[in-house]
Amino acid sequence: MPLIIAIAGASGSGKSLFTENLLKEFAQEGKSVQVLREDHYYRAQDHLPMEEREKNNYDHPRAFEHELLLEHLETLKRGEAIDYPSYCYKTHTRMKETQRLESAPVIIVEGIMLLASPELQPMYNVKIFVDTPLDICLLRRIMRDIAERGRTLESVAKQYEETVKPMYHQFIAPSRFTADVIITQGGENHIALDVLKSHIKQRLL
Ligand SMILES: Nc1ncnc2c1ncn2[C@@H]1O[C@H](COP(=O)(O)OP(=O)(O)O)[C@@H](O)[C@H]1O
Ligand SMILES: O=c1ccn([C@@H]2O[C@H](COP(=O)(O)O)[C@@H](O)[C@H]2O)c(=O)[nH]1
Repeated sequence: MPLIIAIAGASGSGKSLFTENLLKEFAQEGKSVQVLREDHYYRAQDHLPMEEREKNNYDHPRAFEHELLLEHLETLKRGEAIDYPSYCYKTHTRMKETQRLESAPVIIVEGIMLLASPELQPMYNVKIFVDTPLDICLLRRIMRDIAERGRTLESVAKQYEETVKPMYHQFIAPSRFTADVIITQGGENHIALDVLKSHIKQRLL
């Protein structure tokens, strides 16, 4: 049965980079791994005007269609394929295209609310929390959101004050206590990558 690894942490903590690096480690050994991003499960908002979408709280567990994510994890665990959704941060809604994604011996799922949602917890075999100081996360987020997500400095700052920071303290920070492993130094922690790789290899034997 596939092993499901959840990687959670604040926005900008280094989850995606850590996931990419873990993926590279497995690719070098010819191991098949699939990655799911919780962000792809943000709810569709085609029915809302743009001003409404811009005001939404994207840092609350309700913003995600966790029911669909749970169904997809169960399907992958049975060894079956899913139709993986996609999401656009610039228009704040789901895209029409889905991607057929086959199951694999290792499934990595990465996102901010993964450990804060009790209904998803039983699906995970390994729970990881990337723990990075919030000031560093904010600096990274400012740079990334302006460069890649069509945002202005003012909009990033406003959203951070109104939702990102308070929701972090309400949902994400407490969820770190449910983790099996807490990773410091973000996506480039090579010792953590090595330890995790050995653990996963052992469990796959
Ligand atoms: N340890 C690190 N050192 C330097 N830059 C990092 C580190 N971890 C992540 N980054 C960079 O910070 C930004 C946000 O990281 P990312 O992995 O996308 O965060 P998340 O997925 O948690 O939102 C990216 O540009 C990434 O390359
Ligand atoms: O339409 C959207 C959807 C999400 N966000 C923000 O994205 C982050 C989560 O993504 P990371 O890759 O983990 O940073 C979350 O904090 C949301 O605020 C958005 O701004 N707009």
